[in-house]
Amino acid sequence: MATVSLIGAPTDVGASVRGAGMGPDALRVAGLAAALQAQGFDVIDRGNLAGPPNPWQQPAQGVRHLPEVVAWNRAVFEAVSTALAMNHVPLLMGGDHCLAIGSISAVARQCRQERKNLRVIWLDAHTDVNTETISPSGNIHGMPVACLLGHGPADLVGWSGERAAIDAGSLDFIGIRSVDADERQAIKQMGLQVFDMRHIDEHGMRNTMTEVLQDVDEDTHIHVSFDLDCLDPMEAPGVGTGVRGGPTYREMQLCMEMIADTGRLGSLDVVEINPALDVRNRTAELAVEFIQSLFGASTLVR
Ligand SMILES: NC(=[NH2+])NCCC[C@H](N)C(=O)O
Ligand SMILES: [Mn+2]
Ligand SMILES: [Mn+2]
Repeated sequence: MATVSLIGAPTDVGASVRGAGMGPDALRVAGLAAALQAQGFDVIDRGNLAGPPNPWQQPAQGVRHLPEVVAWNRAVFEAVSTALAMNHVPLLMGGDHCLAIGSISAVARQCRQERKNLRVIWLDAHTDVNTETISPSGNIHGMPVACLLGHGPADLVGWSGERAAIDAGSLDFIGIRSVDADERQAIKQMGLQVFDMRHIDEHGMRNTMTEVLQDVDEDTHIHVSFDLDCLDPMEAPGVGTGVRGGPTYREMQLCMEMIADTGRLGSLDVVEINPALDVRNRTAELAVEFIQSLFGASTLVR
């Protein structure tokens, strides 16, 4: 059985609402390590990374807290690289979604070294493909995908060793229902594969995931970037930028189970849990259940 490395990144510097910095402890309190251990995994909790405080400033040149976002992502990049080098499965506990820049850049670099095909599955209400020139908010948690594709503030691009850590063809979005006006253009221009909520309504989660996973083979490394606001806020109220109309509990769980069936999950981000907005830690507990499914828990097979 694999070893899972839990990496806490307690920050909300990329977000519009404060509180996601408490996410790692909410996941610990919800029993994440014990849940994975019960499934037979070795779990190492690396504790929380260190980084600058949130200065809570207005955007400058289209971005908010750029130096702080760079510093946190540098720590994440190092920690994820270290875990991968030891052949562990890194599980990044955010923190807000800006942290995917460091996490996925590290994964992309490792995959290139090992000649693996990286597939990124982005579970989110949002596409997070804004840049400093088009973002309506300046919040960097709305920009990680753009940065990973090679667009965005220079300080946040090129971390994997190539300008673009990933290409459009290796990225699938699931659960999308909130896209800003200029983001829509970007999606078109870059040719991104977006399975929005309408697609899931019309085709169902099963067909959607069959399509997403069709070309996964033994050389594929799947990275899941799980923003808890992907879920309907009725299920997951503890998020800063919730949007109604998301997948149900069962739809989300089927998505996780189908990814697990490939046996190719190699790394994971769990981000945007905001305990300050949650109800009795429900969102973190929900996250733990989905993580268990993603790591292979199922009703009838042990
Ligand atoms: N990771 C997230 N929750 N992102 C929300 C982004 C919201 C909005 N599109 C923005 O760029 O400001
Ligand atoms: Mn989101
Ligand atoms: Mn997101």
